[in-house]
Amino acid sequence: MIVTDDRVAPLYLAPLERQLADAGYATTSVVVPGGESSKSLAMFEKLLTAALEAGLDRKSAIVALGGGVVGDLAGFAAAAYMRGIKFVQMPTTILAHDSSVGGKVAVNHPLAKNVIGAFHQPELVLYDLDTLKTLPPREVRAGLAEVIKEGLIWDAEFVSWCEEHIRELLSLDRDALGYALYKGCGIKAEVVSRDERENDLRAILNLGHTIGHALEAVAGYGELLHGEAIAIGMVGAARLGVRLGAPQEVYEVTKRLLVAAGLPTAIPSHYDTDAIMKAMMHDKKFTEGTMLFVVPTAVGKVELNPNVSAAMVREIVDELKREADRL
Ligand SMILES: NC(=O)c1ccc[n+]([C@@H]2O[C@H](COP(=O)([O-])OP(=O)(O)OC[C@H]3O[C@@H](n4cnc5c(N)ncnc54)[C@H](O)[C@@H]3O)[C@@H](O)[C@H]2O)c1
Ligand SMILES: O=C(O)C(=O)C[C@@H](O)[C@H](O)[C@H](O)COP(=O)(O)O
Ligand SMILES: [Zn+2]
Repeated sequence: MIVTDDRVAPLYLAPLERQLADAGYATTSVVVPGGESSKSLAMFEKLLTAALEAGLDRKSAIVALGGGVVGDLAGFAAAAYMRGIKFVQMPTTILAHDSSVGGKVAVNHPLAKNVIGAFHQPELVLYDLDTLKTLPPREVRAGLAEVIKEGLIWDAEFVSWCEEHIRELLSLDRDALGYALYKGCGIKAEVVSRDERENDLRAILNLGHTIGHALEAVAGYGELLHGEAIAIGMVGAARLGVRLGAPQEVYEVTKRLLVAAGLPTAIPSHYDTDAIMKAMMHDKKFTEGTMLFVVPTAVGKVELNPNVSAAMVREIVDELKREADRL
């Protein structure tokens, strides 16, 4: 069963269906509305109904053709249907280099992002860079936020490379994009292979997400794109890092690179600080009253810090809102 969305379907569904038919596979396709609001329990149920109606059995597979929304949603359906069937990721966004690798699949709850989900690894990730040519520019920029994140958590040299090649990346230069996605997938795979179930190390992939996920929930899913929200969150984390002793350079490099990528770096000032703080309490890194915050310590290095108080984060949120007023 191929799952895709209504913006990707007119572009890439028919050729995939044709090729699978030529290869001898019987397929059925489900098209969901594009955008974050499709990562819902209602849409999850719709996929399970379609799977039952089409007669999928334990030897069937679900193929996710699209961005992270389709990947997370279809992957969660594959994890749950008959207690788990095979699953293939065919990412069509830059951001989905991150979501297609690593096996985290989920839908959102109105109160919090990704809180209903599973770990379910794909059998295969098939990334056709040609599909990226049709991405709207805003989605290109949002996707680059997670590419930059991979560098900021793991590889200072890759951060410098991104700074030097940001124009090529924004204009979808094939060589630059191919290299960036190869590096991004490589860093993601390296981290996940060391800690698949997020007992410790994997949480570093959450740089910028504590604030970012709260912003997505408060804005209303889809208003602020995931990459945009985590760009703001990464600037917040860099500010926190400097306050905790990291060199000022960490903040400067993070902000400069995200600005160069055309991403937002401040919180819209009309967002309610109390609501952001409340949404943050649903972060999965919050256990037994302790928040593990991903804090940069140098360019290309982060730590999981258990001593970041809600009061400190609140100050950062307010600073990021004042930044928006200055822009
Ligand atoms: N599971 C994970 O590890 C993980 C990692 C990162 C992000 N995510 C999740 O991924 C989601 C964001 O993914 P996304 O940014 O890919 O968003 P998305 O799936 O909503 O895709 C972005 C938009 O681009 C359109 N689109 C997709 N491919 C296209 C193409 N080739 N040409 C033209 N339009 C195209 C889509 O229809 C959509 O409107 C969030 O829900 C986030 O939480 C998950
Ligand atoms: O794969 C991971 O682990 C990540 O943290 C990657 C993130 O980019 C991604 O947005 C992920 O879905 C967030 O994980 P969550 O557990 O906070 O929902
Ligand atoms: Zn993310």
